[in-house]
Amino acid sequence: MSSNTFESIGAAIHEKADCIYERLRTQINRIGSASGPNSHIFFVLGASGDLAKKKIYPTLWWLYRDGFLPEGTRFIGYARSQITVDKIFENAAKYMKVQEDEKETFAKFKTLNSYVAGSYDKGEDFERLTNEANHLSKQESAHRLFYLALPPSVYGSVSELISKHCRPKSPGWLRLIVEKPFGKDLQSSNKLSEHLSKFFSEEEIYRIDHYLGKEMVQNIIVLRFSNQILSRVWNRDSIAAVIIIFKEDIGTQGRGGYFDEFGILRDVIQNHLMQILSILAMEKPRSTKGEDIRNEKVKVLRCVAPIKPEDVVIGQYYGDKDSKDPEHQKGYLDDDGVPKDSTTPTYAQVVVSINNERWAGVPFILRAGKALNEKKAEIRIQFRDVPGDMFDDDNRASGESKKLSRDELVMRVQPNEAVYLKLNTKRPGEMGFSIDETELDLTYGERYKGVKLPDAYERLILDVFMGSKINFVRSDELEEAWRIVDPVLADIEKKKIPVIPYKFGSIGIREAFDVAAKHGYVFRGTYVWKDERTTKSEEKN
Ligand SMILES: NC(=O)C1=CN([C@@H]2O[C@H](COP(=O)(O)OP(=O)(O)OC[C@H]3O[C@@H](n4cnc5c(N)ncnc54)[C@H](OP(=O)(O)O)[C@@H]3O)[C@@H](O)[C@H]2O)C=CC1
Ligand SMILES: O=C1O[C@H](COP(=O)(O)O)[C@@H](O)[C@H](O)[C@H]1O
Repeated sequence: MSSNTFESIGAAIHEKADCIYERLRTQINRIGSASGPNSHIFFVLGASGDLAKKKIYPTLWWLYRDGFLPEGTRFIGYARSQITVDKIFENAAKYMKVQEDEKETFAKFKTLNSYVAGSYDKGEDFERLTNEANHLSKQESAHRLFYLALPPSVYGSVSELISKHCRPKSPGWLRLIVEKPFGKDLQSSNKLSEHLSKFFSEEEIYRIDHYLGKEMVQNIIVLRFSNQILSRVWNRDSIAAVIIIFKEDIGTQGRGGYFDEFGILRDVIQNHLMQILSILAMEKPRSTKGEDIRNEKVKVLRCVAPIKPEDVVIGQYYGDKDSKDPEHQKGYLDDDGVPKDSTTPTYAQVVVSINNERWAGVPFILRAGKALNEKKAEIRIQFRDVPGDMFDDDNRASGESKKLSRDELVMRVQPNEAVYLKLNTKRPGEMGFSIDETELDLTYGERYKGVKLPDAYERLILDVFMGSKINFVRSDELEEAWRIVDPVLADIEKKKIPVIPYKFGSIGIREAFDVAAKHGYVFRGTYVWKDERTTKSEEKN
């Protein structure tokens, strides 16, 4: 295809994206104008905190700037600290990335914000919050969205007080956005769900899992169910193994106090990776409606067998004393708030089996780790070996005695979103049938040049305004996800599973790769394990 053709496709895609944004804006504004100006109030509880400054305020600004919020939406921060809107904006400035030509719009956005200081357990403080909301919007029936950017320890009292003191008058609605972690295990999660259900209908609760807002995670449904070529092979007959990988090249970076109570299984696997698994493995939903999709996700999670201890590998990183980067020299135990004898895993791999007709016998390997050699999240669908490899002799003739490589479909969630299919082709220009492993490559940065991919939080907060629950976690999904990891968590707690040390910056843990191989996943990278398991590697996988 000529570069001109590519450019015109690019322009068409861009136009289409603009069109979609325009439609969204119209839709949003229709919601807004249906109930008049100043009809929505967005509350940030925990406005003084880390999530508020890094994600929530920047996201609200971007949505406002791009015209996605209903007209006249007001924003109220709430926390115990005696701070001001100026202080909140100063803290968030680094993340908001306001451009020179946006300054005027930004100033307008700021005037729509206010802040109330109060406790998390006193009714009168929440009364004051409501008074401020009524005063700002000049109508007691404005719709109210509450974002709980708070430690889980106060979810209980805060949610109760919101329900008792901050409900809008009819016809205004209330939506409560709850951040993870939703509990620490099945029991505490059920307790939290029970508590919330006393004060809110399921309709009102939005349990956020920001991975559901990522472009490539949302693309799984389209790839799976709009391509005959994929839907035909999406089963145990064709697929040998599935691996979902989450890697970070940073440690806990001062969040060790929080992390130590949870560990990587609760922080990433029970939620983000389990959500991806359920979308990858579910049956075709009846429609794209949120409830139909969530029904199928729960159904497949119900077929997941308890994870066996021998299919679990966990580890904890230690500092790389030879690294030039001072951050890499620090191990997990050096992080603030982490007890010196902590055995909390910062790396984990579990192998999940799904006992149903489509997937019996196919391992789903979920692997997550902090302080590794790169930041990456991806899904690899590995297809079965070609039966009766007739090319063997030809490969040998060209001096490359090896098995035919398996086909693999890779969805790279981040960074640099991509979908590529690894397959074998004839090595161009050579005589005979020598094989080249290559890719059909849909790298978004190349194919969709200039198309803006919104941040996950932008999509999800917008979903809440629109009342769409497709990308939020329902209580029964949550319960199933906890049921699956609960026995592993108990084994870890009882120290039944060894915690393997790994060096900051390494590719991972050898034992995890061995377990994956035992289950039939063929590692296709070129990394060779050395005697010292933790050698830093340039290898990518
Ligand atoms: N930070 C992040 O990147 C992410 C966070 N999350 C989740 O979002 C929620 C908020 O996280 P984050 O912003 O990091 O949390 P913070 O620790 O920054 O807490 C938010 C605010 O809550 C108040 N607070 C802190 N500790 C306590 C306490 N022990 N008791 C009562 N109030 C307290 C503080 O406000 P004040 O003292 O002013 O009242 C603080 O500013 C958590 O559930 C977290 O798991 C999820 C994904 C990523
Ligand atoms: O929820 C979490 O996710 C982040 C990683 O998010 P990403 O969008 O940057 O991939 C992780 O660092 C954090 O520990 C966890 O709580």
